[in-house]
Amino acid sequence: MAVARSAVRQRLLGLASVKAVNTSSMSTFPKQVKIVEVGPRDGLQNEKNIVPTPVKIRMIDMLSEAGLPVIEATSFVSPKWVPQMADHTEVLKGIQKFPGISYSVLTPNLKGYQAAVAAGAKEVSIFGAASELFTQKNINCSIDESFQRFDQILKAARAASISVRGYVSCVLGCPYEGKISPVKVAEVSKRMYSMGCYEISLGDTIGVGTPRAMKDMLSAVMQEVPLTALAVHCHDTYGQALANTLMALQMGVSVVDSSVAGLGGCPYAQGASGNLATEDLVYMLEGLGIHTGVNFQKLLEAGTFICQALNRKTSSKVAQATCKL
Ligand SMILES: CC(C)(COP(=O)([O-])OP(=O)([O-])OC[C@H]1O[C@@H](n2cnc3c(N)ncnc32)[C@H](O)[C@@H]1OP(=O)([O-])[O-])[C@@H](O)C(=O)NCCC(=O)NCCSC(=O)C[C@@](C)(O)CC(=O)[O-]
Repeated sequence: MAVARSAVRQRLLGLASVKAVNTSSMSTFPKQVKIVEVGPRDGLQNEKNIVPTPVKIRMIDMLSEAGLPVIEATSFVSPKWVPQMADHTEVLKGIQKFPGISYSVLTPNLKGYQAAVAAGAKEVSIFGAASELFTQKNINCSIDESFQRFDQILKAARAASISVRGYVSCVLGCPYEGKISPVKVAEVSKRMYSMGCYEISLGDTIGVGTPRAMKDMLSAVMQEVPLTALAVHCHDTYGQALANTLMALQMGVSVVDSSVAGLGGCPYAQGASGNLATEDLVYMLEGLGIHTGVNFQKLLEAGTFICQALNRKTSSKVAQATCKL
């Protein structure tokens, strides 16, 4: 009996010490996290069948009702390259614009930027990569050439008071080059930030990273770009997206990209699967006591809506558990 009691005590002591470790590491978490919802763009750009424009508009309106502060609505890329986004103008003009919500769009070049602004965009995102080969495959130019295009966009945007966000893809691995050095990621991120992007989103495009790799990469990037200007964008190909995001949060990152129902993938990145599901992210953040401002029930409804429209199962574990989809 005494032995059993002592074993229980040992376990309790063990639990107490685990709790102590958790509490100290939690103290580094940001109090509030801004979620950038990329489902309507990253989630739908990869769909085989063209998603009807009214479905995209309803999806975005439902995400707005859920209170996501930034919703990436579409991309002004070449319709020959990404036919799914060919209705960008109709989508951007058709959605309800909720006060306080930013409806950002991707723009690869000046042509896309000008079309986006003509359609009413107030925020655009440029997208580059820390990999030469991926840059070629995705936007048909070298990293240096991509920066010449970005420079044109940044100059025009500055004159028109349009906010510009920057994406760096392949930060934890490239489908064509393999391992990518954190130093290279830091260099490209610094270049984008220095040219005027207010935020740099670091994309694990093919979802190969682990928390250790995330830590190493972020440590390098944080030397060059202020922490407050960094976001993470994790795909879940190897089931690491939530763990990698948690590592980034522990390191003080307070902006996270995610996609409702875990939709996502890049047509020019072999092996890229869905993003971190917004439902799973919100569930974890709320559990950590971190404020998101998102209405969880309405978020679940948006996920259910788009999954039914696409006739697919949600990739969100939380939605699977709560909605029985
Ligand atoms: C960048 C280009 C356009 C270069 O493509 P290009 O073929 O080299 O372009 P070009 O300048 O030689 O022009 C060729 C034709 O495209 C037209 N064109 C040229 N630009 C535009 C435009 N903006 N909008 C509409 N049309 C355009 C242009 O007018 C011309 O038309 P044509 O005379 O043959 O009829 C092309 O490579 C492209 O559109 N790529 C986009 C690829 C893409 O969207 N990938 C997915 C997004 S990135 C991603 O998912 C990763 C991310 C962001 O989520 C983060 C992560 O996970 O890591």
